[in-house]
Amino acid sequence: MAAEVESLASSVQELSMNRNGPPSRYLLKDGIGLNGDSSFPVLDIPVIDLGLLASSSPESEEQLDRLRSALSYCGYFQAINHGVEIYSEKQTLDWNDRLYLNTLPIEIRKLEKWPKNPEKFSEMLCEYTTKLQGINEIILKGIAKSLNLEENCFVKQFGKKPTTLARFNLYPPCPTPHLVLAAKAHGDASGTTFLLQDREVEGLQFLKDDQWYRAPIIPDAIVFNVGDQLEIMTNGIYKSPIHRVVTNKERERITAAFFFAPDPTSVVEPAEGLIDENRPRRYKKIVDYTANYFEFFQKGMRPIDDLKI
Ligand SMILES: O=C(O)CCC(=O)C(=O)O
Ligand SMILES: [Fe+2]
Repeated sequence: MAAEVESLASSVQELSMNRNGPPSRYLLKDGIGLNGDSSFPVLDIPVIDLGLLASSSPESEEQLDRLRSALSYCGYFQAINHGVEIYSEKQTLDWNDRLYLNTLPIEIRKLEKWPKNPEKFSEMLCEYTTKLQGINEIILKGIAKSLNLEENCFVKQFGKKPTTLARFNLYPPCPTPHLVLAAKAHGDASGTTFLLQDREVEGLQFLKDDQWYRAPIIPDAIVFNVGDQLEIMTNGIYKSPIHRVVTNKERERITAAFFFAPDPTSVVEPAEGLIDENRPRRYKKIVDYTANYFEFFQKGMRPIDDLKI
């Protein structure tokens, strides 16, 4: 027991040095039903050219069609040509160490607590957030247009002070990948999520029609996915996909996720233009969706299910 309590206080990186494998609090009861990551088929993940999407060229329409069909089909895509330079108690625990940093709004940044090494970390993170913020706006407008809505309708729902949370995920190698998940299945509480995948090590999987699929690595692409709050805003037309991360026996994996969410004081609800007699309102209004997210998550539930009408 003492050893177990002690092990919970360690970082996963430290635990990964132990040859006996992860402590019991990391072990899934039934494993995840695989003998290695490669037993899942590779996902045919749509690719969208953001440069073209934002342009006024004729190709922008084609990208808009792709966006519409990607989001109707699955709720995620890989964004290319985005113009952002990529730098280089009871619950079963996830095999990862995480660093969370609020990057927007600017006044909630705690710069003094951000890592000092590498030296340019804070500068790069601020710059990166600003660039993604621009891309987020392009995508939100594209999504509105893809649903024949006024282009600012989702940007407006994000409110005056939308938030951005950066989460850095370190997934050390795990000696028993069939028993441990690096991140359990979840939908993101965000409005929108941008993920910089590890350049070499796969691990992310999406659930589609009751089957798990591996998300392939496309160098320099950013994985975008719809979060729960955008599912609400689109009245369920675009769904927040369930995803998880599997562990890897040999290799460490590092990713960075950026969660863009509406101002916690803004009302989030299905856009008026997406409600009619054929498609009634499917979700109740909500303010500060993320506030109860982890409470629900720990009970194996999703707050979005509680909002369904
Ligand atoms: O690291 C990954 O591949 C995905 C991480 C993720 O889903 C999350 O942080 O919400
Ligand atoms: Fe996620």
